[in-house]
Amino acid sequence: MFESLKKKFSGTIGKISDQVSSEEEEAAKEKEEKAKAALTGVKLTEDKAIEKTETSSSETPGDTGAKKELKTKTISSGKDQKVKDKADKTSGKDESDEKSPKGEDGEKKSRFSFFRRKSDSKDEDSKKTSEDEISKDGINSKLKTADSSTATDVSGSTTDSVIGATDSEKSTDSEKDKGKSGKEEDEPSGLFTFATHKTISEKDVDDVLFELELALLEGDVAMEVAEQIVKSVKEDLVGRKIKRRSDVAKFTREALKKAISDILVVDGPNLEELVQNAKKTGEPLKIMFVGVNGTGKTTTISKIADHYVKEGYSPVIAASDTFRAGAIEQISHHAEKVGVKIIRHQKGADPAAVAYDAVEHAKAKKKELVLIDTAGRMQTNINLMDEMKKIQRVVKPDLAIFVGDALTGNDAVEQARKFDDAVGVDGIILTKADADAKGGAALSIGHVINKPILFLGVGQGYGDIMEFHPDWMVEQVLGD
Ligand SMILES: Nc1nc2c(ncn2[C@@H]2O[C@H](COP(=O)(O)OP(=O)(O)OP(=O)(O)O)[C@@H](O)[C@H]2O)c(=O)[nH]1
Repeated sequence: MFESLKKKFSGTIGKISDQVSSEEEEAAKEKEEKAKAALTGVKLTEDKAIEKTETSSSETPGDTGAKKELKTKTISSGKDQKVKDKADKTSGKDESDEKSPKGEDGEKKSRFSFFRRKSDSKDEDSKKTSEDEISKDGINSKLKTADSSTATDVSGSTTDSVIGATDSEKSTDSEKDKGKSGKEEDEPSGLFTFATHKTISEKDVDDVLFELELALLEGDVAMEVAEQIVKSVKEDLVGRKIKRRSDVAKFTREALKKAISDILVVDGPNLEELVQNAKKTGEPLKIMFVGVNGTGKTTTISKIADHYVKEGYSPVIAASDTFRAGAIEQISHHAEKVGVKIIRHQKGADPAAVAYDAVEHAKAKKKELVLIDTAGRMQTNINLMDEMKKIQRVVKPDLAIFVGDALTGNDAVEQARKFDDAVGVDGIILTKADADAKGGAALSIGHVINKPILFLGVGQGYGDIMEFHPDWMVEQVLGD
């Protein structure tokens, strides 16, 4: 029963879990890469620091002060890397420029690649001069940071891309980065991030819920019901904080359960109470069964009669389908089988008169329940719909129950709407649910006409009927 609906929902749960996880994995990967990049930055900083130490130790204060101030920047973090990239753009130098050798010593060259000059030719000269002097004087450079706008090299030219950060800032950045990367080294990536950070976003659910909506529509779920389920699930999930992967499935399942339960729970009459009350008052409960041809009305009335006989009541059946050939014989046969009284007239008689006689019989014999069969009719057949209204006027049934065939899906929902408009339906019995894989009608019908499903027909035997409980259906389609 409802296997297809169950599949759709479990597919949705799986897809949302996958979607959230894959997004998260990507984020974790990106984070990991950033962490690696930061680590590389830290390494460069350390190299630079070593160089700085070496430089300082070989520096002669007098030489340095007199000759030049080389503005340098140690790239120590992702943040600095961004600034560096920006600086590269500004200076018009590309990576290859940076990587090209600028001096005799390879290592020195690569380290000097962090120097920036405003004018390539002028700066190259300046740098050459600087480096020459450095080698001549045995001085590497005076590693000094300064604001780029005021920094000048030895020849007096202004450097425009010296990345402004003080030594203390550099070391702080570097410390931060070390701390950050150190932390990430300690943490398991991916799942840990998932465990601490993930909040479900619209992006995580939109596509999957759109797919679900289409699948529900294909499965004969009424449009308004499909829309409401999707809306409710989305509202429930988006913004939820997720601690672990399994939470996604759990929350999605809960969200679907809530959405479906809200759809299925519809206020309506309590048959059991009404019958008990009829017993107390001696005034029979009159139920009229309506629906189109062949949905299983006759069989269903027999099942209900059998059910209440077993509960200790004495129902009476009114054979008010005087229209269809063989209908009176058919219901008489069932009545005999389940052991209840039937009131019948000949074919073509007034259905309202048959119903009236059945009610009089029930009153006279103190029977609690009158079950009125009616001819199956298309909801579009005005004459037959009017005939049904006549029964209503004459016997004033307490309840009108719509009997619909679950296998007809959306048609059953539309029929219910029309019968509700015509006579005011109080409750629904869905037949052939045993053969219904789609579940569209079961999910939609009560919500669409705002009347509850009271029973499900689940086979051809008299005992094949069950009271309908929304919780049961929710379990059917979303149980583990
Ligand atoms: N599998 C299954 N078959 C059912 C169920 N209810 C009724 N049927 C079958 O559906 C067929 C039609 O049932 P009827 O009770 O004759 O239908 P009806 O609505 O009275 O037909 P009309 O008198 O033309 O209105 C019969 O073969 C029933 O056995 C059910 O819950 N499950």
